[in-house]
Amino acid sequence: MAKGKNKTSEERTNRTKTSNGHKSKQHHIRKGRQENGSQAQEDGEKFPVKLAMWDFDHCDPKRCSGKKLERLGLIKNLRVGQKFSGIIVSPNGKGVVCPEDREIVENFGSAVVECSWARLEEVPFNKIGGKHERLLPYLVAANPVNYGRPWRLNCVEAIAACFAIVGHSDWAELLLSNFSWGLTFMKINKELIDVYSKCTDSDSVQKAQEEWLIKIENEAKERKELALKEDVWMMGNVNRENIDDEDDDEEDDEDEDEDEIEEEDVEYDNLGNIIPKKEVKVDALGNIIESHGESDMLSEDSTEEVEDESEEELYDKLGNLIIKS
Ligand SMILES: C[S@@+](CC[C@H](N)C(=O)[O-])C[C@H]1O[C@@H](n2cnc3c(N)ncnc32)[C@H](O)[C@@H]1O
Repeated sequence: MAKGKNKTSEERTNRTKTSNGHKSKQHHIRKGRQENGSQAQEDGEKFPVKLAMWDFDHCDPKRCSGKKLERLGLIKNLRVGQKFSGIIVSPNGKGVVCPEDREIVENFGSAVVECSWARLEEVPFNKIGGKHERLLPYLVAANPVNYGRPWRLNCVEAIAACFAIVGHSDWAELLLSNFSWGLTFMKINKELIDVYSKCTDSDSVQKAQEEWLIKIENEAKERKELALKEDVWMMGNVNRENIDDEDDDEEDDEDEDEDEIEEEDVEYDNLGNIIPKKEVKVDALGNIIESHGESDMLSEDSTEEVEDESEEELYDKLGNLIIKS
């Protein structure tokens, strides 16, 4: 089948151009098939306020949240050179989005710059934007590409964050509900969004952000200290085990010593008294050269015994042993 023949006339006429002037990559994906069942289509209504983007076509269309909003017919593409009157959530912003921006958002909507974080220097920021360019305060991404990373939100998260801060969490949720992970963004940032939405101007949001950052830094420190203590506690047990081991070793040694005494150095007399064995040294030929026998090692009591024994042996004048009868 020839290229494009399988497209409906509606699909063909729906082609849009990106800010680069190229045809949007989204047209490689058939419209309708992907978005069936999305809330916007089911409701059959446009978004309560205007949404717009400058799309530099840097991103993979399958992962790009801006492109998806475009496929859903929720966001309008802007050309380079075209300005926007609402709140522009942009890396080029000066102040941060704040509750005082509410009126501008309600009257003129919100826009983003659909580009790659890695290619920001390629974006002609001087030729896009408008009077109300804003940064976002600290918030954490929930999208699959940058999940858990602060500040690096994707386009739909950025617009939703803007809505939520100005007090339109309803719009934020409505927009995010088109993405499977979308409402997670609101959940993980709920506490912070509540804080920001109670502020007034840009400075007060920035101050709230600083306080939050200090708070989470302190909490992280506490967690670290606690983890360290737990580790020490665990190691304490390990040390205890070592000490026990050492004790055991000592006990083992003692056991060995006892064994040595029992098996090697000690003999027992008839009454069960310990008699250390004779220590015998031999020369290279195996001749006995030194003997620390009972006389050296035995107690005084034992020596007396030996003396007693020698008293019993009697010799005549010629030195012959006299055998007792
Ligand atoms: C760099 S693009 C990345 C888009 C991504 N490819 C997607 O799928 O949506 C995200 C845009 O969201 C807005 N944005 C996100 N986080 C922001 C922040 N912390 N401050 C200002 N603008 C932000 C900006 O317009 C930014 O250009």
